[in-house]
Amino acid sequence: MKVSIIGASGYGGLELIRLLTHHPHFHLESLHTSSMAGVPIGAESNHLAHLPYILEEIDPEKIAKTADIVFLATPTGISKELAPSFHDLGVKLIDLSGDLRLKKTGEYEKWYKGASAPAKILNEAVYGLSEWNQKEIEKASVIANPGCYPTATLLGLAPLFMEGLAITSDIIVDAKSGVSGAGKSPTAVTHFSDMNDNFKIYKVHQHQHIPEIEQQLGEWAGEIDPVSFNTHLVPMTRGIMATMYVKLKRKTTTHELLDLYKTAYENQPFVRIQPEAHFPCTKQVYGSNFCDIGVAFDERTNKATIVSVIDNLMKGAAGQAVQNANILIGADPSAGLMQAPLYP
Ligand SMILES: NC(=O)C1=CN([C@@H]2O[C@H](COP(=O)(O)OP(=O)(O)OC[C@H]3O[C@@H](n4cnc5c(N)ncnc54)[C@H](OP(=O)(O)O)[C@@H]3O)[C@@H](O)[C@H]2O)C=CC1
Ligand SMILES: CC(=O)N[C@@H](CCC(=O)OP(=O)(O)O)C(=O)O
Repeated sequence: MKVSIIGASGYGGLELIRLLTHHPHFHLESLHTSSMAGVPIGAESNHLAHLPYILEEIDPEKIAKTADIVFLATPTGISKELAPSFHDLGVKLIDLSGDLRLKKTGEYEKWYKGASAPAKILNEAVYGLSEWNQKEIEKASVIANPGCYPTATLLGLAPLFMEGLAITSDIIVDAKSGVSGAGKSPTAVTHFSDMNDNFKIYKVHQHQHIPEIEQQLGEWAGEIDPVSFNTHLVPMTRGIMATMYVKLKRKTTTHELLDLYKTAYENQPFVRIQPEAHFPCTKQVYGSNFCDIGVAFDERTNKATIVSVIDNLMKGAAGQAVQNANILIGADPSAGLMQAPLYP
């Protein structure tokens, strides 16, 4: 299978290159840019100096002649413009942006402050939460890859929802991310001297991942109340930790909850449930496609505390995108993705 990457010079695109240049089923056919056509990828990104690729312009007709699958690692707002032409040319699409994820009328406009993608492509798009939507992904022609925070959050909450154990009001998600989650372009917020030795809350009550999380929880539970979700920037390069607090319908034990989580993910190679009284940290998934989850029942509040960690660029973006591409072609979802995390 031949694949191409649009937005190859960005953080998500670079991670896709890392995964796809030695993948057992995909041949990386071409890399595309809106601003640097003709530049070798190794000149733009020195860590890829061993690769022969030259960045090429974005010409959907030309790309469609050689690529079976196109990854859009492009900013929100750009993917919705590019997706329809590739789709019309019969290319399968995996979009890393938020453009194709929100289905309910008016939600995209409200949270992303722009016009949503055309209904035709939006209706085609399947939400690519690999572990929970595999059957739909297998048949998809367009995959809306989940956001980084929603991936950590939804994988952490799913077993409680599937079991019908969660009370669907007053859910709290307290999330933190490394700075690479903000992409390659430096800003006043991500500037080293402002970020180093610092810890920041941002987009309070306004994060664009709130409707994405509520949409999926709503699909699992029917109706849910609005979720309290806030995000923080941590002075580290990669990693997301989502700490979640959920009131339960009945008393339980940590042991019982862990059994529920282990059963829910027993056939999923990338979700690793921690032993009792162990909680994951971001470094244990660094550079990998794993999502590690720790769970405890708080007898005093009748709430479950769930801690879910991922690498934002891997399971939160490129890793899950390749997992979805594997599912799309009927391959083992873990093909080319079982590297151990980088440690220390
Ligand atoms: N970083 C993360 O952890 C995550 C990111 N995402 C999403 O993935 C997508 C990519 O993110 P990320 O790689 O971090 O972002 P970056 O900003 O690092 O890279 C985006 C790339 O898109 C290209 N681009 C910019 N403008 C245009 C345009 N008009 N047309 C085509 N290409 C353009 C740029 O490359 P060039 O100038 O060469 O065209 C740029 O390098 C985004 O939608 C983001 O929201 C999702 C989950 C996690
Ligand atoms: C640290 C940081 O800034 N992270 C970004 C995540 C961006 C992202 O994943 O965007 P979409 O999923 O909407 O495409 C943010 O919070 O907006």
